[in-house]
Amino acid sequence: MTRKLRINYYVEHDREALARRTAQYLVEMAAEAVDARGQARIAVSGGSTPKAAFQLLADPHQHFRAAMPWDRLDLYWVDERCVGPDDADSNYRMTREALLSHVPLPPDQVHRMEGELDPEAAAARYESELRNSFRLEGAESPRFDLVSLGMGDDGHTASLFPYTTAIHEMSRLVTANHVPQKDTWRITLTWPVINHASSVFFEIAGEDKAERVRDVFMGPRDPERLPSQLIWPASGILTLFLDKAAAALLPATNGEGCGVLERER
Ligand SMILES: O=C(O)[C@H](O)[C@@H](O)[C@H](O)[C@H](O)COP(=O)(O)O
Repeated sequence: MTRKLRINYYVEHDREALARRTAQYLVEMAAEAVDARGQARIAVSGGSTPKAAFQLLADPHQHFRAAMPWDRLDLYWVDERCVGPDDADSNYRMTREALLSHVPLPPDQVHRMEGELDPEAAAARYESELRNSFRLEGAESPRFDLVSLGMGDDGHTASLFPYTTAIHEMSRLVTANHVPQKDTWRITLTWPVINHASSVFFEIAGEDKAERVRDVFMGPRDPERLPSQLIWPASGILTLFLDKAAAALLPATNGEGCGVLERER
């Protein structure tokens, strides 16, 4: 991990603008990866925040859909709930309904986490999927071109929840995680895999998260309590896209604009 981390944050005045900014970034980073390497491998999060950006990507009346290099995109998930693909809680289902059912992304380029399996089996299967699709050898880690993250109001990201075992998993690529706070099991990429990505960004919406955003990105390090602090990309750069969730960040941006935070380990 680099000693210094530069956090570039961009504040949008509402959720629609935040979704547009996120959709634009997904398209730009995918196109950049395809230009550079002929392929874009992106891992997306679930929850509710990403849905609006996915819908913009799928909207034939928007420019995003035509600009995305679907034929060269491989889509992965950062995490999944341990439910089936048609379950209302499934991140895959949310993505299928908001995006996949409306765009020409070839099915064999959609790498779903099999939440319907036993948690350990699902984690092992996804680890194999990563090893095969990235053609990894030995102890190699997959390098995603882009990882998109959200953050819960408890400071979790992916399915790395406070005081859970997945926080300490550093050797596996994918792990099952029991989340007592929600009395559920999750499958998640481990934080070293996320940090190995070429680019990592958070999309965080809602003024109710503003204090937690400040705690995570400006407060003292306490990754057990604030697992989003585990995200420290090897590139030394982290991007945040926020709406009013930025309200407690300094330097203040007066509701729009951008700022920079420097963190040191
Ligand atoms: O499976 C999930 O729920 C996500 O991957 C999770 O990490 C999400 O990003 C945060 O919980 C924020 O969720 P919201 O976007 O719903 O606030």
